[in-house]
Amino acid sequence: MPNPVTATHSLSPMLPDLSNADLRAKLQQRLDQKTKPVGSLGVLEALALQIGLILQTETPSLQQPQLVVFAGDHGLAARGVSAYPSDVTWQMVENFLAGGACVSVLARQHGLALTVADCGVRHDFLPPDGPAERAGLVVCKIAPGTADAFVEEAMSAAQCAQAMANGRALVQRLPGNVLLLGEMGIGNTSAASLLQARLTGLDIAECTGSGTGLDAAAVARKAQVLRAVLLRHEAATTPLAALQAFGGFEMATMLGAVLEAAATNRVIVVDGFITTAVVLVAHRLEPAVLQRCVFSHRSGEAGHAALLRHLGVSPLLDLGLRLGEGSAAALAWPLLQSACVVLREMASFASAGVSQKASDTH
Ligand SMILES: O=C(O)c1ccc[n+]([C@@H]2O[C@H](COP(=O)([O-])O)[C@@H](O)[C@H]2O)c1
Ligand SMILES: Cc1cc2nc[nH]c2cc1C
Repeated sequence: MPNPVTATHSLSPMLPDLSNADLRAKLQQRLDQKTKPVGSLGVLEALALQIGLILQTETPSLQQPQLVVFAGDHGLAARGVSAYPSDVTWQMVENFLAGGACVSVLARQHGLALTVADCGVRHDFLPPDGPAERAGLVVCKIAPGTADAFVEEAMSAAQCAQAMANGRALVQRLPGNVLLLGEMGIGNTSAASLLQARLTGLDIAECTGSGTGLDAAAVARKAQVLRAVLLRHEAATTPLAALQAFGGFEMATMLGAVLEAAATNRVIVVDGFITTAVVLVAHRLEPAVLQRCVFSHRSGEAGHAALLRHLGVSPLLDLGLRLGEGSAAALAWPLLQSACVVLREMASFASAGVSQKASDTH
């Protein structure tokens, strides 16, 4: 029987490389001709160039931005690896839907459409006696929480494949050309740390942090638990085997969404530690995914800085946030808009009649 995970995703990368030298040169020239000293908009210029390449135009415009919070529970959470109980996952989903969470208010502030995907929360958001659907909620639940990775694989190959397919289908239904990533899942910093350690070779102690707020002693115990989990799944060395062994349903669904967003030339705005761990898996499957990703921030979660370094990427913000749920992606959003507006609307030296740098006119 074919392995359902590998069967739904070709292991040979399919995504075209974005290094279109001609468009890159045109974008760079356009930026250099704007009425400003060359390079003076720093990182914003690099961002404008990247978005132009992703959207394949010299005048990029971001349309109908979609922030999706992928939610799921983790069996490993029963091992005391989080400062909060698993019930917080469903309670926060209700908070997202009610509009009171941080990501809800930031999405509202910035005009981002917010969708919560129940990928595997231990709660029924659509009970049989209630409404058949709820605004802002997509139910693509694989199971009520993953299995405990301390004793078995977090998910089966079939569950992992189904979650990835759900993520792809979800993005196919979304309008617009930008996907902003968010997640919610008590215990999911453990899953992200395990993926980081296994796929980068870093020691688990360097990948383990306080998550929702463990103290130093509890972080040390968390690292011990995670070390045992790594040993238990010593054979899980490929990206998808590692995801199956350690990941959450929200992470597998997000992986499918990221691959689909990349395949449909959308800009992907990455949030914090957990979303970056998913991008690490996506990058291993399709290296060119990375060119489509904008990294919103460096999370305060231990491990994130090393993970970003491993991927060779620089985030836009460094505000000491460690909330997740898409909060940093939402905060970075106006920078992406500004990068586009600079490319589209700023006058050039010629159009505004401003003199160029002396050396450029000789
Ligand atoms: O994204 C981050 O950088 C981040 C860092 C620390 C915590 N979180 C959030 O906190 C939850 C996971 O933390 P924990 O301690 O339960 O593993 C999950 O809901 C994440 O959204 C997120
Ligand atoms: C309250 C709370 C809110 C969150 N949002 C994302 N992860 C979270 C974890 C907790 C504990």
